[in-house]
Amino acid sequence: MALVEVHDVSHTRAGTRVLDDVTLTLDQATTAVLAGRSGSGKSTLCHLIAGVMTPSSGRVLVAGRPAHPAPDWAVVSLLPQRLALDPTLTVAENIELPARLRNAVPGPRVRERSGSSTVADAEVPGRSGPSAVAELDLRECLGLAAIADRPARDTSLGEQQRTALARALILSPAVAVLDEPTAHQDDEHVHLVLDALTAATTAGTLVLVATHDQRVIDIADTVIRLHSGRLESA
Ligand SMILES: Nc1ncnc2c1ncn2[C@@H]1O[C@H](COP(=O)(O)OP(=O)(O)OP(=O)(O)O)[C@@H](O)[C@H]1O
Repeated sequence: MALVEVHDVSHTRAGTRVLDDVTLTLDQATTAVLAGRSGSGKSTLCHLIAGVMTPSSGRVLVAGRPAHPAPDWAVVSLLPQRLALDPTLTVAENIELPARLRNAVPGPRVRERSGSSTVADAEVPGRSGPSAVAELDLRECLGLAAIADRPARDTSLGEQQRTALARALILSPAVAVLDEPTAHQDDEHVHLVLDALTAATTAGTLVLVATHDQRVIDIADTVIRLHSGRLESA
């Protein structure tokens, strides 16, 4: 089963066509990068795949179902560029939010998913149970353990971005759509983010990253390039 299918998608914003006849398929749990200049349409395509917007024309499917309305974050999660944390909740509470919303809160230490489990044999949409990145505590992996009990509003922008990344990965989704996940990170923390992306892919998530960051492009299995809303190559 294809994890992400974008069929003949065009999208117009404020009278301007920002995506033009985009078609792509991603059918494995790999790290895929959506690259392109500022304004090329990366975030728009991320939002369409994460199901928070609908295209002006064409179809977007995730795990074989329409992407919109946005399904459970165990199917497709989103790290938006503007993060969208709840500033009043702690870092830990923000990370746990997707699990709380589906009444299944994993403990702070997560269990490894059974080795052969993939999206093809899991319940789709909605993977079975609140699994997470194999044997990783996302708080520790992303350098958030020491600030887990602090309100998100009292943390740095880089910490907030890593919190939003952990929130996107906590349910070990079939597809994680990550918009510029290294934008606010220094070199040391970029490596933590790259390790988390690799671990998520290894654990069975298709990680789709919109980025300009060559360090992310360097670890990608697939690079999709957008130029003025059109696909250059897949
Ligand atoms: N809310 C909006 N209303 C109208 N036009 C928008 C809106 N958001 C984005 N656009 C336009 O859509 C086009 C694509 O924007 P998008 O944010 O998808 O690009 P991007 O490749 O993600 O850019 P960046 O790398 O700077 O984040 C741009 O021309 C932008 O000006």
